Amino acid sequence: MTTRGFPEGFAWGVATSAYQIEGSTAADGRGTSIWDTFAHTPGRVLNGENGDVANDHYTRYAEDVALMASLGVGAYRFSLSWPRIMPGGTVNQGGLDFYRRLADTLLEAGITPYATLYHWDLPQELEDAGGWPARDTAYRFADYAAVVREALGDRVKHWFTVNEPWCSAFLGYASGDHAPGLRSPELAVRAAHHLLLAHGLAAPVLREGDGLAGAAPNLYAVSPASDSELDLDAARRIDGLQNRFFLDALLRGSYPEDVVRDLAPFGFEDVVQAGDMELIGGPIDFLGVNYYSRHTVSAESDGGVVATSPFASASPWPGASHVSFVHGGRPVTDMGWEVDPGGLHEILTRVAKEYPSVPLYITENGAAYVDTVVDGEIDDHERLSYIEAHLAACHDAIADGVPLKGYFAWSFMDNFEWGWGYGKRFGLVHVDYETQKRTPKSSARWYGQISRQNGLP
Ligand SMILES: OC[C@@H]1[C@@H](O)[C@H](O)[C@@H](O)c2nc(CNc3ccccc3)cn21
Repeated sequence: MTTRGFPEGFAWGVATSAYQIEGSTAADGRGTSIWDTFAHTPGRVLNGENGDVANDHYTRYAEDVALMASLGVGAYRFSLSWPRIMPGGTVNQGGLDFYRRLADTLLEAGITPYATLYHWDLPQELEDAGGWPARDTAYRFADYAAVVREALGDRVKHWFTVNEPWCSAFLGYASGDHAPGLRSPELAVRAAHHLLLAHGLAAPVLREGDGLAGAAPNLYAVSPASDSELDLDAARRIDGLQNRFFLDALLRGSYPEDVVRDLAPFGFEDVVQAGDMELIGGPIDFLGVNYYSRHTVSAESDGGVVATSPFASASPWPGASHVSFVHGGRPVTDMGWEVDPGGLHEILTRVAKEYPSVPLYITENGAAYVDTVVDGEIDDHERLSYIEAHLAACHDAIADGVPLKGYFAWSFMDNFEWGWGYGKRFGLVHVDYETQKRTPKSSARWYGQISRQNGLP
């Protein structure tokens, strides 16, 4: 029974990424990624865990697609492993064949594939040549996009260029909590621009013919801890670095002046070349929004810092010193992230109101909670409630005029949670890593029903 229906054709999906689920990191010609290197470096991932096996999805993909279909979801957002497709810069048909098989299996099951080209697993040889701080990497990404479009464009029509450029740039090159684990704000600001340039170069390639493309930034609602001038400015700086830097570039083709000013001490102005912003702000068919929580920001420098990994180290916020993240008094997930569905409504209506009109997808939303298996069942009522509340926020946003076209729950199944390893579980489906047994949690069955009825009770 649906009392809160969603628009006809709304895409109900689940999401994953290559390094987090595939395993088989040396199979069929796959090359090394920066996450293979990072995860095998002692002290980088909790308990020394890595993605060598992960969910063994590379061999179990047909079983996983069948499970997706049995649940009733209609769309699947996954990522392509660049080092599987172009190891050492050469096209690897063995890697492409896997994604051809995956896409064919999805289509046969009535599930629409949405492919992300970059979800953090840069080929190691490109990192060795300078990584995202090096402008050339953006051009190598455009070459990769042309290979992918040629090989998979007959099967995949919906593309996301880059997942969360903020994370790749600032966690990878400023805080060092993510691969490649560097701690240089100067490198981070260069990486941020080149990840967006990569998007700008690749999007026209992916949009050729009947291709549809966008990017998938992670956006947060941001509030000052108080109405003091210092807290208001701290919130401005974090909102600028986290949200406006990416939204302005992608949707207006320019960077916000205040953020450019804040980043000037790190050499940011030297990075942007003539023509870059026209490419970055070029036409897209939709924008993905990854939303999880709200930041409540204080100017005091001794407040709590949002833990981006168990080894949170240097700040991922160049230009935002003396800023702390404080809890706003809301319930938190197992990641310590505040549960705030109102923040999702806030972000969606803000993007719809303040930026040129573009269709939106929630490309990631979900929650980690500690799951308990009782007689083979997992009653993950907290995760179900989190998703229900955020879907209600989506429904309200649509009623307020937001052109929201779909929602992808993060994640289809438990997986490798980056610096946290396998201990943080976001899946609608439980994975026993000893046996690789998949068990739908109560949230999976509930979400599949919502998908089939295209609405909330
Ligand atoms: O952490 C859950 C997921 C993660 O598994 C996805 O691969 C990634 O796209 C993703 N992004 C966020 C939001 N941003 C974030 C902040 C700090 C650390 C990691 C991610 C959450 N998630």
